Amino acid sequence: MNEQFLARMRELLGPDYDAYVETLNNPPFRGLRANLLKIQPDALVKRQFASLSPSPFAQEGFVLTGSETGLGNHIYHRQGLFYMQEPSASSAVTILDPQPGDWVLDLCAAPGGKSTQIAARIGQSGFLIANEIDGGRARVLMSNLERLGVSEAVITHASPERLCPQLGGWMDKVLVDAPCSGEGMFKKEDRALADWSVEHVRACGQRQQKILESAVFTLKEQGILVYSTCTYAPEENEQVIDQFLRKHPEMELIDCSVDFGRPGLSTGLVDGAKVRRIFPMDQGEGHFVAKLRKTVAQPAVRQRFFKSAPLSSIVREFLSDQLTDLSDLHFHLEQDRLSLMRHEFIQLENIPVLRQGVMAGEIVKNRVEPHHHFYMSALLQDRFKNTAALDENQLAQYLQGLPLTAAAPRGFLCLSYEGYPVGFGKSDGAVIKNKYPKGLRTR
Ligand SMILES: C[S@@+](CC[C@H](N)C(=O)[O-])C[C@H]1O[C@@H](n2cnc3c(N)ncnc32)[C@H](O)[C@@H]1O
Repeated sequence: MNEQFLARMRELLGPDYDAYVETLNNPPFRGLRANLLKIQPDALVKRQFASLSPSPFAQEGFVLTGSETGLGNHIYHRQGLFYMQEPSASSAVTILDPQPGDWVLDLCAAPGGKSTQIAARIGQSGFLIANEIDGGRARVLMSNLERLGVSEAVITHASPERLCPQLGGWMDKVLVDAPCSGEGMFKKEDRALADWSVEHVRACGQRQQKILESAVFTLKEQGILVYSTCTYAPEENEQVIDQFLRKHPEMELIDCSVDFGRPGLSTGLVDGAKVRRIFPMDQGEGHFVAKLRKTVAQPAVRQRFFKSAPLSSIVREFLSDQLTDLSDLHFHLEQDRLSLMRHEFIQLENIPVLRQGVMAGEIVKNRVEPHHHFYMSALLQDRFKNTAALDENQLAQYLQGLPLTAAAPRGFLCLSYEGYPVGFGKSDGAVIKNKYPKGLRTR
């Protein structure tokens, strides 16, 4: 372990330093979160697929108490029933407290641990803008939102400086889960430890200030901003909030109002009792969370929405063949790609959008070729007309990409296992052609 880092921790923790050093010999805390869009926590536990105990950091979270490995390949994971997440990482969204109907911006969103948690809390009446600056990570974010069946979201790939001016005054809640020096990730990520230096900590602090500067404009009056990191350095935590409050008297620091973790440091304008710190002695690898509220009016910038796309007879036929109800849906067509969701599609200027709503399918040569997201979406999961339930053997074949021999109605079918969709296939009446995405198949 880096000696300079340890010296700083000794200064930060005082009498708790020895307890911290002892935790360095323990394996990292592991956890998962039930995806409330698809399943309730008690129903997930009843499936007895892992040793779980309730997490102190989120009502839908669990700490993994056993040594199970490979849960990322478990069928319930593939079905989007849970998301693997270090327990303390769920604390920021608990403090953000998104409610059904909220508009929420997650400005640093990949790989999507917190975005998927927000999406489940706001449900299908709320709307999520999940932004990630890094292209490769943005694609991982997209695949996680797809797996968890999120529909009411737009996934953008832009810098905060470019995106935020277009969202002025629109947001009920904003999460800045900032890129940081990752001192709470040392056990999991060798790179975080290798990259660590005091200079890096300071550079992270400056970048974090800049991100907050962009984020604040997007909040409505009374809107809530949550700032979080997975590092312990005061330069990236309380000091960032102190600097921010000095520049933004319209923002007030409010109490996190949770009973997990411990208070932070009081410094400058920051009352340490209001912010939250989590150390490994508090049952999580490490997080810092601060909660702020905007106290002035913020006129909303004009927002444009796409008109719901008129549907061709081919598309209409496909949709009414597949779904029992379309009445509450908006549709959007872009380059023969059909998307749908309950919200109107937002029109952002010069912002790359990886996905908005559910990717329903692509129009190819006068027919619709459906997309995996269509069958994974929580919004549609109870609306499919043509379905087939797979048994364990069929499931194993399906995950390998093999065709299934089974009598089923002709055409596209939603395939489920133990009551939850896993993907789709195309039946000719006797054989179901496998449409499980190649990148997800088992070998
Ligand atoms: C701590 S991670 C986010 C984790 C995510 N919220 C989750 O729960 O899965 C921080 C993210 O910020 C992104 N990032 C890096 N530099 C950035 C910048 N200047 N502005 C915004 N985001 C940035 C990183 O690519 C990274 O994905």
